[in-house]
Amino acid sequence: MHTFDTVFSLRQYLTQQRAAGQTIGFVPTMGALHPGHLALVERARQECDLVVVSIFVNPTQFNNPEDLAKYPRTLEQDSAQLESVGTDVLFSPSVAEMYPHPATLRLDFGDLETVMEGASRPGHFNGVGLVVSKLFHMVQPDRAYFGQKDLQQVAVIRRLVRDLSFPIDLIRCDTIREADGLAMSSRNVRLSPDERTQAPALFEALTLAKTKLLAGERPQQAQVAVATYLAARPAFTLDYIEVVNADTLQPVDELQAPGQTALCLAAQLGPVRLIDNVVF
Ligand SMILES: Nc1ncnc2c1ncn2[C@@H]1O[C@H](COP(=O)(O)OP(=O)(O)OP(=O)(O)O)[C@@H](O)[C@H]1O
Ligand SMILES: CC(C)(CO)[C@@H](O)C(=O)[O-]
Ligand code: BAL
Repeated sequence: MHTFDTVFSLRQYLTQQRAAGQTIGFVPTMGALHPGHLALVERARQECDLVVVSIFVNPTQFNNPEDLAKYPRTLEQDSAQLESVGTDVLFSPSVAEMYPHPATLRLDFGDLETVMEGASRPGHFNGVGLVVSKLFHMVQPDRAYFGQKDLQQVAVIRRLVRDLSFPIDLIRCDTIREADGLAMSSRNVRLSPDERTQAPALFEALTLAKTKLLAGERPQQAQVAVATYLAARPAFTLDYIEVVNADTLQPVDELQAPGQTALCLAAQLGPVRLIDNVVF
């Protein structure tokens, strides 16, 4: 595996590979890797000649300074894991390398950022859009891989690709879960043992609400069911539970076509804000 920490060295290497006809698959991450990330890498490995992974904890997408300061950083272990699944290139730049000048560009994702994560984390998707645009310019991949766990992020990147005409195929990959249903997330390591025991209630609540919707109940009833389920577990503070169209992320008041309804939630559990969703 080649590891680069400067844009110049990354570009130099990838230019040669592209000239030799290699297709490039790209997996952007913030590190602290787990099997959810590795599933994205493995999918890219199957579909592309060269697999590039970036690890960069992007300050411009954090609206909470403590969340940024406490974000887990485990570069050495990450590097070993990436090597073990056949990654070709690891790009792990410093903040100064990525942002030699403070970025002033503002991106507007319209409707997509007035709901859910966009509403709860002001400026978050501007930061994501900015760093992903920069990474796309640096890597120039043929395909880029994102996890369904961050469903709204997938929709934002899809719009970025469309509006800025990036010639990149976006691939949305399924959410990888722990055996008890908890969606894998780098932030899970910050849960106490007791919080970790309670954490699967999020997926349980989503599964319950999905069953209700499929049985003909209204979205509002499904939302109440999730709120009630979590209210019985005082460790959680529910931020939102929304029933939305899986592509537009806008709230809906009825079940959509198969594969087009998404139930999305965010909740605080101890020091960690967790998100999860199901699409059906
Ligand atoms: N459990 C998962 N299953 C599938 N993809 C995932 C999973 N967790 C993260 N990803 C995807 O991996 C990519 C990098 O995500 P990121 O580095 O932010 O990890 P994370 O575990 O989501 O961390 P956190 O939620 O703490 O920010 C994103 O496309 C994200 O959607
Ligand atoms: C896409 C991303 C790497 C941009 O910093 C981040 O938002 C993430 O890890 O999902
Ligand atoms: N996984 C999305 C990145 C973030 O939470 O900032």
